[in-house]
Amino acid sequence: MKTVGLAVGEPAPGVKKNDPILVVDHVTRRFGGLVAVDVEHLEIPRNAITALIGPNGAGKTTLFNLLCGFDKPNTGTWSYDGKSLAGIPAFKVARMGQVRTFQLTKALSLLTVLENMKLGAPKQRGERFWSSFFPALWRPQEKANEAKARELLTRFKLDAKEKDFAASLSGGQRKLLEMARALMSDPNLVMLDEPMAGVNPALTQSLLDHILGLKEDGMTVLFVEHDMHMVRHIADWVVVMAEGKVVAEGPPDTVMQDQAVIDAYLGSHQDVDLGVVTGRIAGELDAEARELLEEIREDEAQALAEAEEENK
Ligand SMILES: Nc1ncnc2c1ncn2[C@@H]1O[C@H](COP(=O)(O)OP(=O)(O)OP(=O)(O)O)[C@@H](O)[C@H]1O
Repeated sequence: MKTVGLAVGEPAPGVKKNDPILVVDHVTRRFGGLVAVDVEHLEIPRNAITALIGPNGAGKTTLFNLLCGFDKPNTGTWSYDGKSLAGIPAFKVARMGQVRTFQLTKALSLLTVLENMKLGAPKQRGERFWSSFFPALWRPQEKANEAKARELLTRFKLDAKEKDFAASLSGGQRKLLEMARALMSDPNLVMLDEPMAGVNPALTQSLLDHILGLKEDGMTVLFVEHDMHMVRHIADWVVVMAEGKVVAEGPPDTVMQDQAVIDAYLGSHQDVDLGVVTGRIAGELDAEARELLEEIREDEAQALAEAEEENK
């Protein structure tokens, strides 16, 4: 079910949100002479699913890294839940309830699925110097983490694989593990890095359902994705970047009709299906895309009707 009524006023770059969880102001990041990110103002709505899209090199990953403390901007301020995040390292940002998924690196692939999960737990008492001398202090924590890991693995249908090396998982199962691991720290905001990359169609629906499930559980989701089908299908709000700037934002249906979005994609992203991206080019929308568009319109109309009913 789509969430509507997120912005105050008409959708436009930098538009205010009714209840923002992340607020970005004048954030820039340069690499030598290249301005990779130059965002004037951006608000991410709470308890909704926001997609960050844009052509290759638009600055999406760089902005993502800045927001979760993995990189430092040259200028600007940004806050999460009203608290400034400038200068706060990633592990502290995670403790504040904002986590991001990580692609399974080579090293992590050589750990078992359960070990990967345990790495996602917030405080590892056993790792603290003094408490490591007192197993009684960390064993209960270890047990609790393990129980939580198993619960999440069951939810993500990976429980039968807990002893397997992560390297043996399929692309889709890895994505599920990345998501499950992020949930070990009970986050409020989950940032997903290309959740659909390398996922075969058999697992697509399950992944989409899990992402929608995060919203149902009260979390906020922000993700970077190239798969426009997925963006249309599950995003409540879409932010479009090009050349470091936010060039458009709004509900998926509106934003993909926007001239700035069409220009951004026509400029440097020839490989995407423009019919699907813009919904404009007659004859290029395949049957599946048309069906999806219809579904989204119905979802939005229903959500709008319900919101109006509630406001009466
Ligand atoms: N560490 C770095 N050093 C130098 N240039 C960088 C670095 N990281 C990113 N860039 C440059 O910054 C620009 C933005 O890159 P970024 O990876 O954020 O784009 P993106 O929108 O995520 O692209 P893609 O969709 O291809 O992943 C690109 O021109 C890229 O080459």
